This record gives sequence, C-alpha cells and structure tokens, in this order.
Amino acid sequence: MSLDVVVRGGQVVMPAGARRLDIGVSDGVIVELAAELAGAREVDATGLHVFPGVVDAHVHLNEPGRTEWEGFETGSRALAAGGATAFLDMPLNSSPPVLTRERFEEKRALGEQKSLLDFGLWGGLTPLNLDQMDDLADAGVIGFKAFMSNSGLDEFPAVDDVTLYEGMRAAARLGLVVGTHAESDDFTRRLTVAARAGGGRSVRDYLATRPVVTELEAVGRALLYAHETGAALHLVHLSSGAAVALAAEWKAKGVDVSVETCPHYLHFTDEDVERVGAALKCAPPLRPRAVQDDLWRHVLAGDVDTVGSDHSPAPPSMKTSDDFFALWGGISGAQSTLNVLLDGGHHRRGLPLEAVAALSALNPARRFRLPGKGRMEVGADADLALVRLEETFTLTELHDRWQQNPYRGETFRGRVHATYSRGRKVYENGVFDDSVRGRLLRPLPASQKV
Ligand SMILES: NC(=O)NC(NC(N)=O)C(=O)[O-]
Ligand SMILES: [Zn+2]
Ligand SMILES: [Zn+2]
Repeated sequence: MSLDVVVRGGQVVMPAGARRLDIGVSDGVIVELAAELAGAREVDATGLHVFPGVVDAHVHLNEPGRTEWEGFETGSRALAAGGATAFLDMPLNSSPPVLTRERFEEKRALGEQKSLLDFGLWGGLTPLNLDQMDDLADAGVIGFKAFMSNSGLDEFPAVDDVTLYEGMRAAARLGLVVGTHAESDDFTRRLTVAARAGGGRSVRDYLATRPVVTELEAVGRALLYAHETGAALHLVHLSSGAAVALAAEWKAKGVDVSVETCPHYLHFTDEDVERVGAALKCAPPLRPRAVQDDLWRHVLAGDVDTVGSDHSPAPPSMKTSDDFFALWGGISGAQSTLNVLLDGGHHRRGLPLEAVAALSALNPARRFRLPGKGRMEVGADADLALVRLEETFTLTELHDRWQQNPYRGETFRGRVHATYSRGRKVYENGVFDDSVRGRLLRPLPASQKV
C-alpha cells in the first residue's frame, strides 16, 4: 500500500505499553505499524512519544451565543496545543443551549466552519426538553447532560429527581449516555443562602458551601437511578476520592457507570484557590490536599475512567470581583490535560504511559462510541500527540481566548511537541495550520461494537 505519511522512530504508546514503531498513514488512517516503514513524506519522531490524540469529552466552547467567552476557533486551537484531536462540547454555555435538534444543527454548522479538530456534541437533559430527546438522538448527540444543581444559567435549568429518572429511562432506550453534574441542589442552595445571609464573600466562604457530602449525595442518587433504569451514567468532574469509591461500589454491582475527573482536581488544591482567586473558581470546588491525594489513589487504582478538562472560560469582566460568589465558575484548562497526567501522574506517581493514554483518549472514545478515535492501531484515525516526555518547561504560551488561565506559569515535565489530526499536522511548537477543519463525530449505534 502506498503511504501518505510515515511517522518514524517514535515510542508509540499502545494499550500494552510503549514500543518503538513506525506509523504508516494513508488517507488519514493508520494502515501499518511496523519496525521499519518507507513513505512519501516522513515525520521524524525520533526521541518523541506518540500518544493517541486526547479526546476531551468535556469542554464548554460556548458558541453560538457566548462566543466572546470562547469559541470553536480559539477553543480548538488550545485543545490542539495540548495534544487533543477530538472534543465533545457541552450543550451550555452556548446560547440558546442545545435542547432541540434545531440548536444541534446550528452548533454543528458552526463547528464544521470553525473547529480545527473533530468534535461531537452533547445534548441537554432538562425539565424543558424531555420530549426532545428522541430528536436529539436522531440528530447525533453523543449523550445527554443534566445538572443536578443550578447551572448558573436560567436557560439550562437543573433536573428534578423525576426528570432525571425519566431522562435516564429515555437515554437507556436510545442507547446513549447520561452525564451528570452531580452536586446536591438542596445543599448548594441552602448553604449559599446561609453564607450570604452571614455576609460571606470570601474564597473560604464559597468553598464551605460545597463540601464533599454535596457531591456524594448527588452521585449516590444518580447511581440509584442508573441502577433502576439501566442507563449508562457518566459522572462528570468528580472532585473527591469518596465519590469515585461510591461509583466503584455500584459498578461492581453491575451499574453501567463511568467516572470523569479533571486536571484541576489533580493539580490544584483549595490553597491554590486562595492564592490564585477567580481563575480557579469552579464547581465542585478544588479540595484540600488530603482529598486530592485520595483522588490520585483512585486514579492509580484504575477507578477513574476519563480525564476531561471541563474547559469553561468567561471574559475577564465575569472573572473580576472582590465578592468570590459573584464570579463566573469555570476553569480554562483545555491545553493542560496531558501536562497534568504526565507530570503529576506518570513522572511523580508512576502512572503508566498506557494509563495516561487510556484516561485521556481510549476510554472516552470507547465510552462515547466514537469510531476510529482514541487508539494507536491499524484502522484507527491517525490522531497523534507527539510528546517530549522528559522535557521540563514552564507553560507561558496559551491559546484559549482570554488566557485567564490558572496553568500559566506552572512547570511541567512532559511537553506536547506536535498534534496530528487524521494525518494532518494541526500544531507544532507553537504554530498552527488554521486551514485544517474537523468534522462531526456521531456515536456508533449501541448494537455495533466500537
Ligand atoms: N456552566 C458551566 O460552564 N459550568 C461548568 N462550571 C464549573 N465546573 O465550574 C460545569 O461544568 O459545571
Ligand atoms: Zn458541571
Ligand atoms: Zn462543565
């Protein structure tokens, strides 16, 4: 077979570990993996590790409607600079949110015009649109996202228990995942009201309104409904080892559940929020060191399935206030997932390279049934992140729109050198090929094997 590109001499990170192999690419697909290949064009990967491109299953690029917060162009560039080749965009904070087929098609068209990378779209599950789920599935959503607490936006209301239960029944019938933002509305609301009544406005006051029990309570309820409905549940952004452990218990009982955590829970703590401020406000919030250590233990034990960035920027005007409660909650992390997993995971804690690849690429691709994504094998898309595994560097060049980014100035060992999307170079050493465009990813039907 004639090869368009040969990526030569790299350590290729496969499920069984890293191996020195050449990668033969034809028409954007990996067609050969062998010790020695010759091709028309060569990419020299000597001294580099070749990871499957990151599949970031949790970003808020906010287009249309809040493109000034972030957008497909800047968001997908930041992702590419971090080694991502595919992302799944949340149904909010784009506005109006993706609650109907019409909104799906609108966002899809914008993504196809502007995104550097392949992308899939989440649909929303809210009390407003239970009757739209079949249409959204038909349009091609990769799953349904529900907030169990206030989303911060009136146009995307939280689910009540019955809506979540009914939504899971529908999702089970449709063969699609339900993703939950699992924090108890009762806890968060009442603790916030009490804090405000007492004049609370500091970082510590905010953190105290969202203790770990808030997450545990909602996670437990979501698991119960998944058990009762048979739905596939994806618990997004778990912040505590305790919540991960609860999910693992139900998984052992047969519940179809997957667990996401985010780079910020693994890299920053509550003390960093006090030091850095607005750029590290999120919900659930960052936790004390002991909770983070416990979360890492669960990552190392294999209890966490995916790491998604939950990239959710906002303009500086919404990230500036001396009242911490008034700030927009969301962290800009699209570029940093691999850095955190390589530095904090591989180098500091011995997380194997294949586990880094599974958490960032293989598992999300499998969970969302994305054909050809997340793996270094013949027949898969040539989605590659070329990494200088041993290089230590300080992150200064950020590519998201506002760059109010808590990772600026952080030092990591393990740096993304270049990113290839379906065999096309989209990023190398700070430079992008902005002519590349991604395409919509739809989930493979539940009846077919990914
Ligand atoms: N509307 C948001 O962007 N919310 C996000 N914000 C966070 N995590 O602080 C999220 O995932 O909940
Ligand atoms: Zn959330
Ligand atoms: Zn989110």
